[in-house]
Amino acid sequence: MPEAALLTKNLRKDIGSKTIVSDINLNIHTGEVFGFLGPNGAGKTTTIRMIVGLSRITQGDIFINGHSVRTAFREAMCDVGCIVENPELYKYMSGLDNLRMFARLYAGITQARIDEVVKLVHLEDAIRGKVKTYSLGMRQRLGIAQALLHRPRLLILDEPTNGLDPAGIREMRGLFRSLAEQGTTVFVSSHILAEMQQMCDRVGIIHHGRMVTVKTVDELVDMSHSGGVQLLVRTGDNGKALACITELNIQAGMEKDGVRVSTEPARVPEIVRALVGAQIDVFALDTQEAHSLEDVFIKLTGEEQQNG
Ligand SMILES: Nc1ncnc2c1ncn2[C@@H]1O[C@H](COP(=O)(O)OP(=O)(O)OP(=O)(O)O)[C@@H](O)[C@H]1O
Repeated sequence: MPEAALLTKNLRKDIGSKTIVSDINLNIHTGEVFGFLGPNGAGKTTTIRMIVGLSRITQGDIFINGHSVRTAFREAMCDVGCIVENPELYKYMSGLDNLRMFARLYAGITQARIDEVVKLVHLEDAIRGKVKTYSLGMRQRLGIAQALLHRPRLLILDEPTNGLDPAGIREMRGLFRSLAEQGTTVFVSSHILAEMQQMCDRVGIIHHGRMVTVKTVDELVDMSHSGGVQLLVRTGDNGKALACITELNIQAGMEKDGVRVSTEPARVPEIVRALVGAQIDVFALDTQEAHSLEDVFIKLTGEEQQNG
């Protein structure tokens, strides 16, 4: 078994008499994009702050590439790049000058390395422009470039897609993929399931300060498929179609645009045959997933996810 890029063991944080997170056990594999998902207030930032040493650990430990954050903090941190909350950027300086200034914090970062990270985050065209002219997505990418300067093996990002439009999220996904392919492990938090599904290999769900589950994105998608499909059937005579479908003991209801049907995928041909047999013209059969990933999340946590 290769060494975990990030391992947390029974991690717990109390603030005053309040337990914010407890029993957090994570095992993040080298080279994967791991999503840390949970509604607002679930404890993601608290966990991340402990991982990067911004907050004291109440109980348990964290190992980064085998080094304990408690007993070997410097060794653990030298391989970590992170953005917690917003990236620290000087708006009135160019992206390049921001990187140059940040590079001085580390020994041995060359202009060639700066050029390399600029290329990695696709900011070549904008890097000489002032940061105040950058879009949110460009600022995030500059922040990531900054976090990558010292070639960390583990990149930790707290809600990097906050406020990004779909194009910005796609860019992030591409960036994480190429980093992971080059062996950088990416640990990224979000409260939006669909984003995690697009960007990650595995997702760990946290709720009320405790881990609910860790699953591959494929497993989550499979769960979302279990339980069947919903169809919207548009026909020449929707009233007749509804009667015909309910006769098959299939759950159906009338909608403005057609008949909504909930069933297992295996029964769809039977529905089509019955409608055709009853001489009802079928114009369209639109399939929708019966259970979205949001539903899976609700199933797993037993509570509605609070978005916002
Ligand atoms: N210093 C603090 N004192 C008391 N409670 C706190 C403190 N910091 C965080 N909390 C509480 O701990 C819980 C977890 O907060 P945290 O910021 O870790 O959640 P989160 O999952 O990152 O959510 P968000 O996406 O909103 O940042 C919240 O209920 C928050 O109010």
